[in-house]
Amino acid sequence: MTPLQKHYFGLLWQHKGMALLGVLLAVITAVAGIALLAVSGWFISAAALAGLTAVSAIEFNFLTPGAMVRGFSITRTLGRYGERYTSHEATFRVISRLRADLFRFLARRHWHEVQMNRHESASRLLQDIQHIESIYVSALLPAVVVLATVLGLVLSLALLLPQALPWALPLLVLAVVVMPWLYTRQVLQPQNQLHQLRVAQWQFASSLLSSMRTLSLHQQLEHSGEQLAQQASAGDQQEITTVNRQQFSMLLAQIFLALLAVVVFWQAFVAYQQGILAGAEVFMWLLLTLGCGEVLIGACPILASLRLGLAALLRLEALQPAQASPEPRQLTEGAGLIRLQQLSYGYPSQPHPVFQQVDVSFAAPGWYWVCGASGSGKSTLIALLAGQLQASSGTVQIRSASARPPALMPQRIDILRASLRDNLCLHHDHSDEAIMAVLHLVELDYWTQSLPQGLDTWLGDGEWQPSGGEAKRIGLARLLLQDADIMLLDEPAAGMDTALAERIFARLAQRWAGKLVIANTHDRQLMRSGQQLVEVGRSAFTCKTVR
Ligand SMILES: Nc1ncnc2c1ncn2[C@@H]1O[C@H](COP(=O)(O)OP(=O)(O)OP(=O)(O)O)[C@@H](O)[C@H]1O
Repeated sequence: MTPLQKHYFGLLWQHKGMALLGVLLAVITAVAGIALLAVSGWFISAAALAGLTAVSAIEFNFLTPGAMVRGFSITRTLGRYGERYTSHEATFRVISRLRADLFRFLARRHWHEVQMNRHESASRLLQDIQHIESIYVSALLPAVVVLATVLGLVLSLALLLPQALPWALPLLVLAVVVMPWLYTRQVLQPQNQLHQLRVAQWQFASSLLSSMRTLSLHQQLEHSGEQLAQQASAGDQQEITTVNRQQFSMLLAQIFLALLAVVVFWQAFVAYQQGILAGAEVFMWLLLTLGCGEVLIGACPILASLRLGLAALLRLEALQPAQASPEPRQLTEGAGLIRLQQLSYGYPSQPHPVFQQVDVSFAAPGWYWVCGASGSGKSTLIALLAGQLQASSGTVQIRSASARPPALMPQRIDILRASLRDNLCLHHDHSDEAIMAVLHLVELDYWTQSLPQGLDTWLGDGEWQPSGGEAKRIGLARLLLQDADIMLLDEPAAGMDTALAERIFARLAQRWAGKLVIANTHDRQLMRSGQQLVEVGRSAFTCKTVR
């Protein structure tokens, strides 16, 4: 057993009281349900036989079997409620601990954000956690019930109707071992392919949605739509095939269980003819076997749940261990400073690293303009400093007076479908005066006043849509309101005309004079004398003062 599997079963063991009570009640419920059917079968046929003559009808004891039927049905109902309560309670206790432990476990693993953000990893992770959570309630608990039912049926046959055993045993093996194994293969094997197919389809659909305008400009929208439809129907086809195969295994299991009932009924009838069994007992055996069949048909999904849960635990275990990644980002209190030591970073999908063992320091107060050729790694650097990416090796040491993380203005400003006020006050509420003051600084005050409801105007898709340059200035206003000690800006002036950008950055230079500001740009006109210019390179950065 792997450590994570041990951990899961250890957790279950810690809650063994509730878990075992749930199992016990589930077994009692199943046994009472089967016994209820068997006794009712016997009772109805015995009463019918007794009713054939008036004398035997008067002599027939209705009370004892009637009481037994009532007793079993009460036990079954109480058992079912009790079992639901206890097994849900046990599941809840195990799951709440398990979730916390799993996320702690994952936090210690080496997770590239890129990997985390990929839909495939995230959706697989959630699916795995769900599979792990259902191990107890959908696999272990019903498995014990199935096992108890098989044992009970085999023992009853061995003791009371041994001649049926050679016929019943192979059918039981087929229905409870072979078919669940086949069913599980149909669930597990195509599950991976289907998952990948659906993920690819989802990624294609979302890329189609985000690039709809471009595709329609190039008259490619219809073609891409057809591709998506083809992908979707391939996925549907695969899903239908998988479900059909699963249903076929279930159908076969059901046929074997029906055959089991027929065989037991037939052998009971032979025993009746030999004078071993009374007539009504023949029907008791038929209903008893049918009742067992109802429980045993669950063996197929039970084995599938167990294997899915165990496979999910193995998959989580297989995630890269934490030692591959040293603690890359440290945040402390003190005079503003960012220091990169021996920092390396490469995107998992790229053959060459963007940075290799880079050492550089940025100290407050100071403005650092990060420059370099397109693709040299300026945005990657900002993402590493902001903690959006984690270094492959080396450290990022961050010190700020308030020990607060740096504030980031990303390259693409997302406009929320909310009021302008809510779009600006993402971190704290601010007075209208404070908001208007920062809007004045970024020259959006007149624009705001021209909006139909001023600060209460709704922005975003289908509402008032700011232009590219206005969105950038909304991003700057957000940063001004956030007022952190360290500011990180990725292409903050892109989309603004040069004169406007120069005016705004002259004001910002005064406003943020005491802070540490690191900004990417291609526009050297924004730089003011005394500020620093950092040229990024793969293994070394050069830093000089702007004159
Ligand atoms: N998510 C990603 N996955 C793989 N490679 C990436 C990813 N993001 C960026 N890259 C690659 O990393 C390198 C650095 O990219 P980055 O965006 O940091 O450059 P940049 O200097 O900001 O470029 P630009 O000035 O054009 O904005 C480029 O070669 C780019 O293709």
